[in-house]
Amino acid sequence: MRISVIGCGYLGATHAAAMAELGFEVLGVDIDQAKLEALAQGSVPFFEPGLEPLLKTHVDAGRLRFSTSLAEAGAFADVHFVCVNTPQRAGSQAADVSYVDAAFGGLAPHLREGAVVVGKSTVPVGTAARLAELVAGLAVDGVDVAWNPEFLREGKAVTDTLHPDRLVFGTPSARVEAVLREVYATPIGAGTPVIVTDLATAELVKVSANAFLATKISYINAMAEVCDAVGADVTVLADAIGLDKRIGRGFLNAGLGFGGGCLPKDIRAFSARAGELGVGSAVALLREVDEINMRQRQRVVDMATAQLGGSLLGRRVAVLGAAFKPETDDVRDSPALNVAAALHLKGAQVTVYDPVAVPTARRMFPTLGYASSWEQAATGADVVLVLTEWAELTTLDPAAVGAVVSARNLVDGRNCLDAARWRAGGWTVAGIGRP
Ligand SMILES: NC(=O)c1ccc[n+]([C@@H]2O[C@H](COP(=O)([O-])OP(=O)(O)OC[C@H]3O[C@@H](n4cnc5c(N)ncnc54)[C@H](O)[C@@H]3O)[C@@H](O)[C@H]2O)c1
Ligand SMILES: O=c1ccn([C@@H]2O[C@H](COP(=O)(O)OP(=O)(O)O[C@H]3O[C@H](CO)[C@@H](O)[C@H](O)[C@H]3O)[C@@H](O)[C@H]2O)c(=O)[nH]1
Repeated sequence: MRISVIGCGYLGATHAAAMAELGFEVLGVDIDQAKLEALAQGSVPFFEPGLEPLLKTHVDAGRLRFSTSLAEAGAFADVHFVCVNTPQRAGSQAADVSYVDAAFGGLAPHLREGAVVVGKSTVPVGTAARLAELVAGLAVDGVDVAWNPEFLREGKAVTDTLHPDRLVFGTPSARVEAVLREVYATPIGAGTPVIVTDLATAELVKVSANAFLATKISYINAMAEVCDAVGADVTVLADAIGLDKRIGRGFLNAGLGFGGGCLPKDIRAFSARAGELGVGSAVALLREVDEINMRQRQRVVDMATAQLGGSLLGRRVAVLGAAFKPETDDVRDSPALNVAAALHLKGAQVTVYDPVAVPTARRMFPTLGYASSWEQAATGADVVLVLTEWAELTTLDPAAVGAVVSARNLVDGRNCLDAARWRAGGWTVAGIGRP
């Protein structure tokens, strides 16, 4: 069996390398020539731990190739995974599905009889059925569309792809289910549970899982706001409620909230789609989840402002962390950068440091200052904000940082530092939901 992967970004590049690792011959297709050139040389054009060695092994072995041609993909493969982007539509909460439409529509005329086109992108429910009709109108007979949503996390993409918690197959027939079982024979053999269902349920599993994760984060951030009102500690509260097996401790870290290329846009797209379906009120809570989340960013800006006596004009601010979470250089909807930009707009001289995300951050916010080390960013700072919990930042020595700053003001935007230790070092520390 030969496989093509259409769209070679964070998801697609990982999926292509993982499919080669599972033993298939793989062709990756993208419209971004520069990205393809890097991938074809075994180089990953973004930071994802463990991906580059995997990719390089299979590129060097000739099992994994890249192309810009959907015609080549159609002629080459039996199974095609579509991994193109579905960003938030400009000026709207809804998802932009134009890239998915272009990929399915462009591939369909080139498909061989018996081919299966498997959507992995996160889409509004109903998209797969619409695309199945589109493909049926453009392709030879005997071609099918399936949906196999992806649950990988950036920073853990390789492990999550090769060892997923579960596989979800939205399939129109037993034939397509058998094809997907053959593709994933290795993880299934290792015990990965498989849920076989219809297209709409498969699409919904993905968005409802992300909506649930987002809700958990906003719930704990709401509790953090209450903790702040009474001087209670949200981290202790999270540990205590998390010990209840029905609740679980995962995704209960209060702080700056969720960002990235998935949770924010996915809950908005889900709300928009539910509205179109006439069931908007069923997911009305997601609007509140979004609002609580965005409020945390403003709370952190307010904390830094308060530490400097109410005005940021001309003050020097060190922002440590730019990626939306550690172990990635992804800055899409990054809470850290959002805060940095807001402080800059209030007149502060902001210098940002991140262990890997400075180049991606600079592309998105070219007007901010950037540093190549935490020391450089913190030198002369009136306040230091730790906004992404990279190990390099959570293990900072309060005395070492104290030696270079102008004033010992600290905002711990991820509740990732030992506040008592920093206070003992003469620092004024503000955290989210912590006394
Ligand atoms: N990033 C993740 O962790 C993750 C995890 C699960 C699901 N998803 C979903 O997967 C999809 C892709 O996300 P991503 O983060 O990889 O996006 P991305 O922007 O990193 O990658 C998308 C790629 O698709 C390419 N592309 C666009 N149109 C194309 C076309 N017509 N033909 C060929 N290539 C095309 C782009 O050039 C880009 O390289 C989204 O729907 C996202 O919600 C992402
Ligand atoms: O307790 C927590 C856990 C996470 N976050 C934040 O939530 C965001 C998202 O984190 P995470 O879910 O780990 O990152 P993603 O790589 O965006 O992964 C999510 O989005 C992907 C794309 O849809 C899905 O495949 C994954 O299952 C889903 O976890 C980040 O900004 C984190 O800082 C918190 O604030 N508190």
